Amino acid sequence: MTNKQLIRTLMIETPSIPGSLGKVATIIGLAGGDIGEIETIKVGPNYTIRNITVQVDHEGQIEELESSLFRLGGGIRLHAISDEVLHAHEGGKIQMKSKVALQSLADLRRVYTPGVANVCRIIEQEPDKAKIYTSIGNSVAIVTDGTAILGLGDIGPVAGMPVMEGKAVLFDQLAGINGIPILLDTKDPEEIIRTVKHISLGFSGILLEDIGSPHCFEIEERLKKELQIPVMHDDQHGTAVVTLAAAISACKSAGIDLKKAKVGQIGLGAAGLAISRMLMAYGVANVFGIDKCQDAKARLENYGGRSFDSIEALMGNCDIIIATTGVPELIKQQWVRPGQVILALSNPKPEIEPELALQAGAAYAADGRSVNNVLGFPGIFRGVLNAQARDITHSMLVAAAEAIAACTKPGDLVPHPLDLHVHKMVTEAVERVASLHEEIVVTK
Ligand SMILES: NC(=O)c1ccc[n+]([C@@H]2O[C@H](COP(=O)([O-])OP(=O)(O)OC[C@H]3O[C@@H](n4cnc5c(N)ncnc54)[C@H](O)[C@@H]3O)[C@@H](O)[C@H]2O)c1
Ligand SMILES: O=C(O)C[C@H](O)C(=O)O
Ligand SMILES: [Mg+2]
Repeated sequence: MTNKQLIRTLMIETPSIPGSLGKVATIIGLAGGDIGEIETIKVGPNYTIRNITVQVDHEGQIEELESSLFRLGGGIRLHAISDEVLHAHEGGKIQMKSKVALQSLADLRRVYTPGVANVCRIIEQEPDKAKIYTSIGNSVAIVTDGTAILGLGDIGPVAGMPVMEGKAVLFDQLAGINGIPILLDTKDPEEIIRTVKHISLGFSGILLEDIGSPHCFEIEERLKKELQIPVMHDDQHGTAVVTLAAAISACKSAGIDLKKAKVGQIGLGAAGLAISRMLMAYGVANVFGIDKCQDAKARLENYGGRSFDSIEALMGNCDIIIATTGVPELIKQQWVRPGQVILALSNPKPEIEPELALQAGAAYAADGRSVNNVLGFPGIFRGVLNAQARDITHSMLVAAAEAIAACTKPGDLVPHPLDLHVHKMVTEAVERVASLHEEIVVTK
């Protein structure tokens, strides 16, 4: 079984004869498709029309389905095939909308000239009031240079916009934050830093997204130092938080002490290095890593990890394997050690399908769709915005990871990404640490 990425909706008519829908399901299964949602569109006198969502690996399977359904006959008819994913992206996924009514001249004068001038003066005299009288206090810039869009590589910021809009949707729906995509037409770290600093006035936080390594390290480090608002590179720390949570849960279920476990990290780029650093800072004594690039291995060694030269040897040595290379099917089934925990986190396709890892004897396995930074970044930013914190600290990230682990059902690695309770728990955990930190700063 592979990671089915193509999603199509088939509009199918079946006669009102028991077993008709079953025949359709069998045809879909024989073509290697997975059935998702089934929606009834119309119930006629002697027929039903349904939209059936099907996930497949490639277009050829859809063509096969089309001809098999045609051959089936007996009143079963395929009316249409649509690409719901593309459809959902038409016109973009986000929009800027006004919160106030604009129906009368009084409205116009209140929200715009001349009323607005007094608000400007207030903010001029007390800049902090911008948090009260503008949307700045609830807005986070989602900044990319397009150099590491998912595992698709350097496809440019415009091609990466659907991902940035996706992050904005998650910010909005999971944490009530305005996430504004900012696409940068430069890969030069100095220019990126300068540009982000110049646009930072309109935001209360900066989420760096899909900026490749190694330039992402300097960019984040410098922006954290030079800006007075929270900055976080999602692919580094959002991912590290959720991975730590998954590792905590896996060890709890398997009865292993995480701190004594041997962890093998495959791919030491933005995500991989941050995951390794997070685990070491959490107290995991044995973190090993591999990367095709020598500099990446040297960076791990600088932080106290040890590097390997072969993935097979690394996997033979470790209890927990985490992969963030962007390379699908990199991990062979025969390398999986019985009882191992395998987190193959690359998107859109993992290094090994969880089903294959489990078949090969892994005790727990997950991919980047479930162990995903969506569980971390919305609540982390909600927490720091609520606390008006100026920074996102390591203790806040650990608190976020522990909150995610605490919300995970026994036997699972992470909670459901759309469980709003989890995002609330992450928010509260981060806010708690942020206010503790504020108290320390005040009493110093
Ligand atoms: N699940 C999640 O939440 C999540 C979060 C962040 C990143 N990711 C995924 O992780 C992957 C990497 O993202 P990133 O931002 O770290 O990118 P990156 O480009 O910074 O890092 C990738 C690293 O993998 C190394 N690599 C590539 N091929 C390799 C191979 N065959 N053997 C060993 N090392 C190899 C590269 O040298 C590089 O250091 C992407 O697919 C991304 O989708 C997932
Ligand atoms: O975008 C995601 O789904 C997670 C992560 O940020 C990634 O780059 O893969
Ligand atoms: Mg990303």
